[in-house]
This record gives sequence, C-alpha cells and structure tokens, in this order.
Amino acid sequence: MWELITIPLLTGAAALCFGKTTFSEEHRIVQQLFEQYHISVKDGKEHRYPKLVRECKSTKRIKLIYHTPLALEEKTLRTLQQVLSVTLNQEVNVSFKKWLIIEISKHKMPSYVSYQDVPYRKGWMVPLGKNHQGWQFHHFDHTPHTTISGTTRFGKTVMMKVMMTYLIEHHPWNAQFIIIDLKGGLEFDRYKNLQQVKWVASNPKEALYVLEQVQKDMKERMERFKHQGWSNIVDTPLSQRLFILIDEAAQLMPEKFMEKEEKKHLAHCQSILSEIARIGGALGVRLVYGTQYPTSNVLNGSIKQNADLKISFRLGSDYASKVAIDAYGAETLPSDIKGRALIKTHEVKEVQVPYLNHEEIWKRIGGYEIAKQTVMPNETGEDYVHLG
Ligand SMILES: Nc1ncnc2c1ncn2[C@@H]1O[C@H](COP(=O)(O)OP(=O)(O)OP(=O)(O)O)[C@@H](O)[C@H]1O
Repeated sequence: MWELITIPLLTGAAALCFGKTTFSEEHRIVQQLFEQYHISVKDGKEHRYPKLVRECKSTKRIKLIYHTPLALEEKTLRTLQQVLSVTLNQEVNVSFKKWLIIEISKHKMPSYVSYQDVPYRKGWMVPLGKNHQGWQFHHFDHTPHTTISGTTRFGKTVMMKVMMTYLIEHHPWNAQFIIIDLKGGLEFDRYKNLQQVKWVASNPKEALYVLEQVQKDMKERMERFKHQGWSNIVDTPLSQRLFILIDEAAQLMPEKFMEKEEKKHLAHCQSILSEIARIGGALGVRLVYGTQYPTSNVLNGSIKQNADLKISFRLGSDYASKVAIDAYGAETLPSDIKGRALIKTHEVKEVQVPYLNHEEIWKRIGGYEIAKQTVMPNETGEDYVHLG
C-alpha cells in the first residue's frame, strides 16, 4: 500500500484518455508490479490500481501515463523504477507530477564510457556522463558549487580528475585549482607541478592555511567588485576561475576525540568553506566537495544549500542518498558498475561517468607541468601565490 501525501485534482483527465483496447507488453508488466508491490488503494473490498490513460510509443522509448487516485511517495517511485529497470533490462524513469509517468527507453544504459568520446563544449562546462539522452554536462558559471558523494571505490576521485582534465584542456590559461587532498596526498601529488594548480594541501593544517588565503583574496576581490559596481563574475571581463577540489571533506570535520586546538582548526576550515559556498560563487570561486560520508555534519547547511548540483555514486542506504542528493536512489545504483552516478539539479538523472586513466590524463595535460618550488607556508603567508 502506498503512503498518502496529497490527493491531486484530476481535472482534465478525459482530455488525455485514449480509447485503447490493446495494451503493450510493458503495460502488462507494470500492472503486475502494481499488484505485486500493492500499489493500490483499498475501496471497500476492491483494490484500485493506477489506470493507464495514455501510451506513447516511438522508436526510442515508450511513455506510459497513469491516472492514480492518490499521489505516490518518492520511495515507492524509486522502488518501481528499480524493479522495472531490472525486469525489462532497460533504462526506466518513473516520476509523479499529477500523473504517474513511466518512461522506458529502448536504449540500454552504457556500463562504460570513455573520456576520449566526450564532445567539446564551449564555456565553463564539464562532462558529467552519458545516458540514453546523450552526454550530460555541467556549467560551472551557472551553478558554481557541487557536492560529490559515494561509497569508497565507485568513482569520486576519477570524476574530479575528469573535471580537472577537461577544464585544463579547454581553459589552460584561465582555470586555476586548489586541491585539498586529505587522503594522504597520494591521489593528487603530481598535480602540484601543473601551472594551473596553486596549491595541493594534504593535511588539515595546510588546508586551513590555503583556505585563509582564499578568504583574504575574496575580501580583496569583493572590494574590487564594489568599486567597479559588479555583482557577479560572469558579467565582468574577468576570465579566470578558481576551483577548490576537496577529496574527502569528512577529514575537515571536528570530532569529539580530537585535541581542542585541532577542533578549533577544523571549525575554522568549516566556517571559511561555508563563506566560500555563500559568497565565493559570485566572485569566481567554484567548490567541488567530495565525501564518502554524506551526513548532515559533513554536508552542512550552507554547503548543501549552495551546491545546486549534487552528484552521488552508490551509497549504503536510502537515508545517505537523501542527505547526499535530497532524493532516494543512490542506494539502488548497480553494485557491479563503477562510475555509475545520479546527478541532481532540478531533477535526478542517471549517468555513466567517463573514465580516464592516469596515462591518458598526463598525455593530455602533462605539457603544463612546470618546475615549481615546494614552499611551506610561513607565518605571514607571503609564499602564497595570489588568486588571479
Ligand atoms: N567512470 C568510471 N568508469 C569506469 N571505472 C571507473 C570509473 N570511475 C572509477 N572507476 C574504477 O573504480 C576505481 C575507484 O575509483 P575512485 O578512485 O574514483 O573511487 P573513489 O570513490 O574516489 O574511492 P575512495 O573514496 O576510496 O577514494 C578506479 O580505480 C577505476 O578502476
């Protein structure tokens, strides 16, 4: 039995109805699932199931539209989507907007896509992945901040490297990066030699130092914006953007067992990150905030509210999925396919993220490696290279 939310007014239903007498095999399977999963309302002794009012078929997909006496809860929709995808072995999308809409794509979701096949896009775009609708891109000037969640080994770091490689390939003189790699600094160590990379912080102390520099520079930039009468970098002649990639944001969370000083340190990092999330976007700073542990602490209010793109690879529970992307579904992503993700903006889409290995990355961007002196921050921060 589904849970009740609202009773939609089904005015105009007649206008959508077709006098169909023969139904597709897909509709027959959907009906069986309604019965099997008790997607019905009891009316006396009778069970009332969603009723098919329209069926549209094309060479690419089948769209089934049902009239339901009551709205369906998101969890019910996700279950239906998952079971139908497995039963039909096709890509299925289930949504509810006054009508229950089931779209079945005739194309299968790719289980692997290569970075080499990613098409070119102009502007501050990065590829997120491919599905039956084609390549899905993200525009960092439209939506400056993003979160990436996912259980270990499903593709968060690869996705960050895909973003970085694409940005460097397409904006070699204007993309700048600060990498906060708190997984021992191993993943991004070589990146510190790239001319576009200002800093690779590999521990919380370095992270705080570099975030303080960003905060200082944001203040200066704010004054300049006020002076020029600018409100957003996208409307200015400034062509550089600063990307702050954080690989394992949970490492920046203060914990009970920590020393007082360490807790203070991390709380300061958190407050700067919140400030960047709130005001950095307009000033040209873009946050990519990755974590294995999407809890309400790690994805705190201002990070989540200001990250209008939320990405999630497979997660362990529906609760974690809800925290990560404000929707269920990441818990039902296939456990045997790496790089499969849900991307959430105003709607949720499933994609296969392009894969890019180490050799390919350095073949593409290795030419930007320069000999840099590794300097440890001093007290005054004078060794820091300022933002453009
Ligand atoms: N898009 C992809 N397509 C195919 N395989 C992938 C993809 N992304 C990741 N993989 C495979 O999964 C492995 C783990 O990926 P990655 O290092 O990105 O995981 P992670 O989520 O960052 O893990 P952790 O949180 O433990 O660091 C990669 O080494 C690669 O073999």
